[in-house]
This record gives sequence, C-alpha cells and structure tokens, in this order.
Amino acid sequence: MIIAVDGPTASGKGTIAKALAAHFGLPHLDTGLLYRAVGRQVALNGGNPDDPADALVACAFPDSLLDDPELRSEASGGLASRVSLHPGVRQALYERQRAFATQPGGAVLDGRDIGTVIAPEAPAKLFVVASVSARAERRFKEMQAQGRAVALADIAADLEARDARDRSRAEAPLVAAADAVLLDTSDLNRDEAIAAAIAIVTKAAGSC
Ligand SMILES: Nc1ncnc2c1ncn2[C@@H]1O[C@H](COP(=O)(O)OP(=O)(O)O)[C@@H](O)[C@H]1O
Ligand SMILES: Nc1ccn([C@@H]2O[C@H](COP(=O)(O)OP(=O)(O)O)[C@@H](O)[C@H]2O)c(=O)n1
Repeated sequence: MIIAVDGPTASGKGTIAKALAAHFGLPHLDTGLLYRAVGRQVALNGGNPDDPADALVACAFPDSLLDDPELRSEASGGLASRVSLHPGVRQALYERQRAFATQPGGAVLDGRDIGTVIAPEAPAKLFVVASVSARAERRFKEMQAQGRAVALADIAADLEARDARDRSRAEAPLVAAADAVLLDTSDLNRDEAIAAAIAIVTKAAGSC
C-alpha cells in the first residue's frame, strides 16, 4: 500500500509519516530532504537557487549529502523551497520518488505533492495541517532545544513566506488531493496525531 502524507512545514507530517511506516512495516521517504539537498548543493556550488540552470546542475548531488545535518536547518528549508519552483528540478527528482513509491509492498512518502503528482493512485492520502501559531511554536521549541536564539515572530513570518511560495507555484503546488483526508493537528499532541493518522489509513486500507 502506498501512503501519501502531504502538508505545509511543521504541520507534523514527517512525525506522522515515520510513525505510519513503523506501524504498517513500510519503508519511508522524506521527499523534502531531496529538495533540501538540491538547495544545499546550489549553495556549495556558489550558484543561485533562483536560476533554473544552477538548480538543475545541483540535482546531481552526491547521495552522501543526504546525511549532512545542515540539510535540517531552516536556511536549507528556504533554499529547498526556492529550487523546488523550477519544473526541471521537479522532473529530475520525479523518477527517484516514483520508484520508491511503487516498490513491491508499498511505501510511505511525505512531502507536498505525493498525493497529487508522485503517487496519485495511492489508496491512503493524508493532508496534514495546523495553525500558523501551533507550527511556529513547534519550530520555536525545536530551535530552543538546539540552543538557537530565535524570535517566535520571525519563525512565524518565515514559515508563512515558505507556505505562500509552495502554495502559489505553477508546478505541483502545495494543495490537498481531492481524495485526501484532512488532519488538523493544531490541538493534537504527537501521540494523538499519530493515532488519528493510523485510524485514517486503517480505514482507507479496509476499503481498497
Ligand atoms: N502533534 C504535535 N504536537 C506537538 N508537536 C509536534 C506534533 N507533531 C510534530 N511535532 C513537533 O513539531 C516539529 C515539526 O514536526 P515535523 O513532523 O518535523 O513536521 P513537518 O514534517 O510537517 O515539517 C517537530 O519538533 C515535532 O517533534
Ligand atoms: N515533495 C516535496 C517536498 C518538499 N518540497 C519543497 O521542499 C521544501 C522543504 O520541504 P520539507 O518537507 O523538508 O520541509 P519541512 O516541512 O520539513 O519544513 C518545501 O518548502 C517545498 O518547497 C517540494 O516542493 N515537494
């Protein structure tokens, strides 16, 4: 079974996707990491993330880059959002994601366009959302735990800017698939969100 988990930044989709993979015994791909690697590679090349040619060259990043802890930074998230606008980049990363999704036995993928572009046939699709304040608070706590001094208002502004870019791009914008189930985690703790996601997928699996 393919499980598609999409949603904006800090909605909890990565947490949910990992938990679904463990629960259903499926491999998991965090597709955002691929876009982050492209963004980071552009920076390492001294290129411009807004230039389609520079971004395309960076799609040939080495696999070892996926282990770089810098990919998890907000800076890499912003770069990823900028390179992900380019149709050539999305096309270059398509096959890798599609092959992962269609492997025998199924898989869990999280990102922005899994239910709409990468695996539109997925029988289980979640679109995970949360309020801006809940998401900013989560990122704030994450950064505080890493000992980084950041203002809550700056985090909220950054994530709104990234969401706006992801939602308004022409190619594979962040949008819920028509057959996705919406899961709002604003008022759910981690365990409650995971339990709700498992219930949604179990129901979807039962009806396919
Ligand atoms: N339901 C939740 N309640 C509170 N914090 C959460 C919840 N889900 C995830 N988190 C925390 O919020 C942060 C972002 O979650 P993550 O799953 O990485 O989001 P995304 O993949 O959507 O960016 C992480 O620190 C995670 O531990
Ligand atoms: N399937 C995907 C995954 C990520 N992305 C882009 O990559 C950026 C980083 O994605 P991510 O999933 O790592 O970001 P977070 O939700 O973890 O903050 C997003 O803001 C999107 O612009 C995308 O376009 N398509």
